[in-house]
Amino acid sequence: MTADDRPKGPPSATADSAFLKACRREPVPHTPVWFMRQAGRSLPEYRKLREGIAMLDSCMRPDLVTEITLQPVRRHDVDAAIYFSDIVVPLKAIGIDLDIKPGVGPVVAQPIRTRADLQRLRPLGPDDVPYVTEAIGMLTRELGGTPLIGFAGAPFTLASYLVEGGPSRNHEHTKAMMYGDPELWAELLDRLAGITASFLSVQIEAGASAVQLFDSWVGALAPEDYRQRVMPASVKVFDAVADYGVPRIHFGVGTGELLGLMGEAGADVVGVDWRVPLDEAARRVGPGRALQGNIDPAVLFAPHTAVAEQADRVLRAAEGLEGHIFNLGHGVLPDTDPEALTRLVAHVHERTAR
Ligand SMILES: Cc1c2[nH]c(c1CCC(=O)O)Cc1[nH]c(c(CCC(=O)O)c1C)Cc1[nH]c(c(CCC(=O)O)c1C)Cc1[nH]c(c(C)c1CCC(=O)O)C2
Repeated sequence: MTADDRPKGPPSATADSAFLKACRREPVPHTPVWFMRQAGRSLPEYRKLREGIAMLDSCMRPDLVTEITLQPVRRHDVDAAIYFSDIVVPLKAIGIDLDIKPGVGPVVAQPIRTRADLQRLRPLGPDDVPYVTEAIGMLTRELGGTPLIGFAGAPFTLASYLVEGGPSRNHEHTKAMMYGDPELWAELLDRLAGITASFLSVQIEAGASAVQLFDSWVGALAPEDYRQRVMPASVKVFDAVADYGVPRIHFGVGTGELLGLMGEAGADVVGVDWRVPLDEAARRVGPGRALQGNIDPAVLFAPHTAVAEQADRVLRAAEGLEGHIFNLGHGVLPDTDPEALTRLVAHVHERTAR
């Protein structure tokens, strides 16, 4: 078979998975479950593998990426894998001098603050990230029918790291640019949208069967500012990958007031943190989109009976939804007992088996 007659889209076992069905709002055999940050420090097998290897170095090694991505799938029986990487990997790939400091997060050597600084944000192509294509090829072979979710950071969240130079509570420099020099801000976001769109396209072309855009810190914005100053860039990202036909998930934290707009930006699935019950989130998002979420990650530190109770509360709120993917309201906290996650997956599968 030549490349041209190969069937388009994921193989049928993957296409028929509960996860992709829920994304498409089709009936499912059980509610699919995966966890943001399911790979990582909560797993002893991850900590062992990462010993002595810097985070960003591990992201550039297809053998490690493949093994780390598979670890939570083997252990927890989750319904999807998420590609092991980080939101700053495409920025590193185009030559931005940055590092991920343990216990801190991404730190940028020279923050982007002026028009001249923008020149450092050149477009990204597949040749900048050969390890992504290689790792995803290996992964899709290993995963069989389990779908692989690709991901990228959204323009606002990436801009925040670049402009602040690192993690920030108040996003002062970012907002100073957004309000003080709207033209420079718009150009920064537009460049980041191009980089993000290319990075997602590379992942989809290599075999990712869904993508998630993480706009983790966008909840810091009022709806009108989001609509005018950020949403156009996120729309550009979603539009750029629309023709692939893979589900597009859009997630942020503290986004209760933004959920409708985040759906409108072009998402097929809207991720919801734990602050808004899913039935209320569905009213805010409107029809035609699935929802993902939303148990509080800190609940996993309570005994299993309490975790199960909270999971049931999420499932009850999700009863009337067109499509529901069970997840946490944000990433797995590093000190979470992995056994609690395994039991939660089993509980949701059992409760929702149809
Ligand atoms: C904001 C953000 C980042 N990175 C990411 C986001 C968006 C998701 C979110 O809101 O949580 C995305 C991300 N980063 C990582 C993944 C792995 C895939 C998965 O979900 O399993 C994903 C999806 C690996 C990682 N990314 C990082 C780790 C920890 C580093 C390590 O294990 O040494 C992992 C496993 C580092 C990182 N990178 C970032 C932070 C805040 C940190 C944590 C710093 C720390 O507490 O040490 C930036």
